[in-house]
Amino acid sequence: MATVGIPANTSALLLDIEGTTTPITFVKDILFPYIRDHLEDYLSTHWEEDECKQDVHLLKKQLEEDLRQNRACPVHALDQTVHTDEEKAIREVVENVLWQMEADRKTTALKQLQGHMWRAAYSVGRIKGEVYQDVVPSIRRWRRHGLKVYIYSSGSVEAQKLLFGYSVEGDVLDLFDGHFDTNIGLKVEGKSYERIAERIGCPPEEITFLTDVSREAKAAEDAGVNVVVVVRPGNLELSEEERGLYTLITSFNQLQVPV
Ligand SMILES: CSCCC(=O)C(=O)COP(=O)(O)O
Ligand SMILES: [Mg+2]
Repeated sequence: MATVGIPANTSALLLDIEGTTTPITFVKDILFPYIRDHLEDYLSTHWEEDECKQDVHLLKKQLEEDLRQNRACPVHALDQTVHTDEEKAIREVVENVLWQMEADRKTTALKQLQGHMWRAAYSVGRIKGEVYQDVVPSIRRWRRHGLKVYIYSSGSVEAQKLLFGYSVEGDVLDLFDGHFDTNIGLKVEGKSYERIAERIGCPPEEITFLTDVSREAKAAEDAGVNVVVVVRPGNLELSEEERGLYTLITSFNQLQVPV
């Protein structure tokens, strides 16, 4: 296994989740189906609660934005004679959420609702957050060498904390110095990485970002952040050109701390 040096000026590592710390299959085959299977029930049960009202409000604002941008949102053709207003409103939210999930959108509105729904599943042990075997020991090693470690995922900060707080390795939230989600901006936009650097309190050049997605890698590089692309089983195949552009690893074990 070839080792790769973490750039010498790195003081903070920024980690993606899906495809980097965690198999894509965990998200696609466990987390997302849980939402699809429980969405309508969840909304019916929690509809009158403040948290759910805020989630629905955010989804509606996102829908308004999507309509302004002429995105192809679902068209509602419900028979109002057999539905109460509440049932109709819930059906519309369900349709919108399923449409967003089908398109694998990373809107804050969608991710916030998903995070709230997963909380129940994690807390009763129905779901455990998967992390690749090399992740926890490598992060502990990096931290022993004084590196800070942060998460940046499209999943909400709450969803991130659930995944690592109820993981297959137990509660490993102590591994991280902080969490970022789409509230700081999209992962495919350079500005997001500039904002993260500002929040962490170090220049972008001192951050090394680990991700599986080349569009995210490019955005981070545009902001001056170092990038290592993580190749895990089941990740989206990189093109020949992309493979040539970035430092690639298949395991965190390969990343050596600068001496
Ligand atoms: C934080 S767990 C949920 C994963 C998720 O919803 C997602 O969109 C993953 O995105 P990532 O930025 O981690 O690739
Ligand atoms: Mg990813």
